[in-house]
Amino acid sequence: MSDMLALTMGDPAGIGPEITVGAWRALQHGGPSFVVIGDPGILTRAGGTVRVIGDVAAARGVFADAIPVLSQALAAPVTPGHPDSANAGAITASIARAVRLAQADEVAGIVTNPISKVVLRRAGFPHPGHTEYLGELCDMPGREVMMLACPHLRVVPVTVHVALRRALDELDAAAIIRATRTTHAALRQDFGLVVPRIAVAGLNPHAGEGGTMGTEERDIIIPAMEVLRAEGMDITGPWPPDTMFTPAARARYDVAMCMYHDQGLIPLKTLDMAQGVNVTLGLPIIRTSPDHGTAFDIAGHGTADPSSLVAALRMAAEMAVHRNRS
Ligand SMILES: NC(=O)C1=CN([C@@H]2O[C@H](COP(=O)(O)OP(=O)(O)OC[C@H]3O[C@@H](n4cnc5c(N)ncnc54)[C@H](O)[C@@H]3O)[C@@H](O)[C@H]2O)C=CC1
Ligand SMILES: NCC(=O)COP(=O)(O)O
Repeated sequence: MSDMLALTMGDPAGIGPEITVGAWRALQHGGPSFVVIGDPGILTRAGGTVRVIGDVAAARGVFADAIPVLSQALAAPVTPGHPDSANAGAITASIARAVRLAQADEVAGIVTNPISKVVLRRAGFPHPGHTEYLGELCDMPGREVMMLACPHLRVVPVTVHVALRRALDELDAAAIIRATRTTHAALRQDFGLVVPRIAVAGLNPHAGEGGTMGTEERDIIIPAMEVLRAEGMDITGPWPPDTMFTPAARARYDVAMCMYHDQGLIPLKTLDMAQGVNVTLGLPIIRTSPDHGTAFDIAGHGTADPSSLVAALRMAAEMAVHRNRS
């Protein structure tokens, strides 16, 4: 089994190229090792020492001296900070190629550089983000689950890349049960937690305050929790969302199931954006990414922090070890 990781190019006009070079400098002597699927010229322009290789097997002998690259040609020239939808095909092809390498066990997992959802959408890409695209590439659309993790917190949004109004309509007991079952299994298989402690957030202020500030806790969340508890899970809540992320509260759980995207991602990114990692759970392959986006506002300035990408590479490697053991 390979321990090499595949790193996708992300949007080449974002900070992906420079954080890739920064991550390689941080890891070239200690690993984990990775092979980039992208345009070699963009990495060279970002200051990287690059070697184009023909297959993953060649990457091992290269990584200490240069960034190994499986070349993926771009359709249009790149100006940092100015994305071009003409490159959407190359960006998504890089993701699909990484997935195929993981499915063939040529790499232990994939790590994705940030993409811009709107840039891809303008080119007709039908998915809201990597998470949903990966579900489709792995032939299990709708079964993927997003988790963000940093050393102090893990959060799983039950509803993900949808408008807040639509998230409220989509939130039902089945969605909570599905996301929690996947999270529970993944924390055991990929993170080595034997009995994951799961905290469930309420939706409304004060978790509904006994039904006086909303009834979703009573009608949706508690019934879902009863099903999950009957399956043997260590599950508590629904907790008032405004106090469940304090240090004392966080010490009592391993993961917070959140009812919508920003309920979980705001506390996580505020606590530790540099070490935050985005993980897709429930897939047959391992996938992580930095928690941040393309950062077009600073692309090419040389100021982008590669820490989150380094953390994502390390987490993917650790997950692969756990998954092999289990
Ligand atoms: N996994 C992915 O592919 C993700 C993609 N995105 C996409 O990224 C695009 C931009 O999203 P934003 O909301 O602006 O978030 P963003 O994370 O790209 O940027 C937010 C702020 O943080 C700064 N920042 C981000 N990463 C940084 C780093 N490594 N070092 C230093 N500063 C950094 C940026 O300069 C900006 O001021 C959107 O199109 C969004 O869809 C956002 C999150 C994840
Ligand atoms: N806010 C998290 C995020 O946008 C992650 O998106 P993706 O990994 O699904 O592309």
